[in-house]
Parts: sequence; structure tokens; C-alpha cells
Amino acid sequence: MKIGLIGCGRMGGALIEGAITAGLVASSDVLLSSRSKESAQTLADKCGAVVAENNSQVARESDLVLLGCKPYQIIDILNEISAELPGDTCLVSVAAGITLQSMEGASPEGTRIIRAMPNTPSLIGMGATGISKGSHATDADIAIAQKLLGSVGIVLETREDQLDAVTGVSGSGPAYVYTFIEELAAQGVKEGLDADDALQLATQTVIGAARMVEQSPMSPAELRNQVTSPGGTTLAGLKALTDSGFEKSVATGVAAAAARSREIAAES
Ligand SMILES: NC(=O)C1=CN([C@@H]2O[C@H](COP(=O)(O)OP(=O)(O)OC[C@H]3O[C@@H](n4cnc5c(N)ncnc54)[C@H](OP(=O)(O)O)[C@@H]3O)[C@@H](O)[C@H]2O)C=CC1
Ligand SMILES: O=C(O)[C@@H]1CCC=N1
Repeated sequence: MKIGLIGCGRMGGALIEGAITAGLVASSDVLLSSRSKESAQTLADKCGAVVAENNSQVARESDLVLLGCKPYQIIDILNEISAELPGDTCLVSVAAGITLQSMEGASPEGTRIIRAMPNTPSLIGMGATGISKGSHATDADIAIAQKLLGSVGIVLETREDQLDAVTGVSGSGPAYVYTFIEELAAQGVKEGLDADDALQLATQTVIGAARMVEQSPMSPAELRNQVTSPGGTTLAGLKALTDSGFEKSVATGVAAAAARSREIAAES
């Protein structure tokens, strides 16, 4: 199978590197194109893939084309490559908010399209992705997309109308977690820790707690209870967090990202 990537940025690059590293595709069977030759060449130097002349060559010569460009570029790129698609190509888009219907409308009749919402921990094989099937895509296409995206993390198939929620939770989620780690460490410094120590402690705490949720049979609420002694420090910390709107902040953050995803869909 030949895989093409149009748009050699962070997300597309991570997915292609993951697929090659996992042995899903040989690097010589991966074709790359980007707006600038430099981006495509930089990725090719890292993973051994081949730089194409342009987007059209990628469309012509690939069995599966991964669209790794920004949401506002997707429809223009589909218009640019449509005439070159051989007819049995499967397209996989990672663009936030760009619906299957709008992509199908800008592609030749019958084009098989999968819409995906990955996240940047895919760069280290720890991604979380939601995927949805377009009206012409087959179960075999979903299986290939599961393998491609599964080479860099977990993949859940969802309804397309759930992808805005996926974006709010896991697509944008890493940024919320980075902010949390930053704040945890910053206050640790104010409480007397050295900056390096505070960042290490905050980071390991988030990794450890996430692993506990993943590996323990207990719910997050039960795990929280285990940390919280009556009259102790955690209770004091949790009360202050709630009083200053922590849960509400997280909820409004997720809702705003999901709403923005719906807004991009309405604009496209
Ligand atoms: N970053 C994230 O956390 C996530 C991003 N996404 C989605 O992934 C997509 C890419 O985002 P991200 O990787 O962050 O962005 P980047 O800016 O890193 O990558 C976008 C790439 O598209 C290329 N590009 C622009 N115009 C064209 C064109 N006309 N033809 C071919 N390539 C083009 C750019 O090329 P060049 O470098 O040569 O200028 C760039 O490399 C977006 O649609 C986003 O919604 C989805 C989930 C998470
Ligand atoms: O911010 C964005 O639009 C992209 C999509 C999800 C994460 N980053």
C-alpha cells in the first residue's frame, strides 16, 4: 500500500513517522508534499519517505492520502487534487471541524473519506484519536485508518457528530493538561521548591495519576477518595480548587473547544 501525506506539519508528520516506525508501510512507499519543499524534505530526512513534486503527484500515486493541512486549506486542496484522484483512493483528514459532507462535496462522486481527530501525544506514540466514516468509505477503509492512527496511540470509532466532543476532550486536551502542569509547578515554586524539581514533581504526578486511572479498577472519584484523608491536606486543596471554580473551568474549556469545532464546520 502507498500512503501519501499532503501537509507535512506536526500532526501529519507524527502520524506518518508512527506508521513507518510501526512497520505499517515501508518508508519508500510514503510520498510527501507540503506548501514548502523544506517541510516535506525535513520530514523525509527524518523518516526516509519520498518527497513528491506536488500535491497532485501524491493524489495520483497513493492508495491512501492523509490530509495534514489546516482546516481552512482542506477544501481548496480537495479542489486542487480532485482531477488527479484515480477513483480508488481513500482520503483521511485530521482537520478540526471540516465535515465529511463538505469534503465529499469537494471530491469526485463516491470518494471514500475518513475524518479523524488525533492529538499531539501521537508524536510519542501516546495519541488518542476519534475517527468517523464517510458515506462511501468501507469497513476496510476504517480498518486501515484504525491501523494507521493506532500506530501512534488509541483509536475510537465514533459518530461524526461526536467528533466535536472528541476535539474538546482529547484533541485540544493536551493543552489543558500542559496548563495544569505549568500552574502546579509554578505554585510549587511559590511554596519553596526549585523550578526544575517542581516541574518534575508536577509532571510525574500527572503521569502517575493518569496511569492509576488507566490501570486501577477504581473510578477517578474512588481514586480521589484514596488520597483524601479526613481533615487532611488534600481535602483542603480540593475544597479550595472547587471554591475557585476548578470543575467549572474544565467544563467550560471543553465546551468552548467543542463549540469552536462546530463553528468551523458551519463556516466550511
Ligand atoms: N496540532 C494539534 O494538536 C492537532 C491538529 N489537528 C489538525 O491537524 C491539522 C494540521 O495541524 P498542525 O499539524 O498543528 O499544523 P501545521 O501548521 O504544523 O501543519 C500544517 C501543514 O500544512 C501544510 N500546508 C499548508 N498549505 C498547504 C498546501 N496548499 N498544500 C500542502 N500542504 C500545505 C503546511 O506546509 P508548510 O510547512 O510547508 O508551510 C504545514 O506543514 C489541522 O487541520 C488541525 O486541525 C488535529 C488534532 C490535533
Ligand atoms: O487547535 C486546533 O484547532 C487543533 C485541533 C485540535 C487541537 N489543535
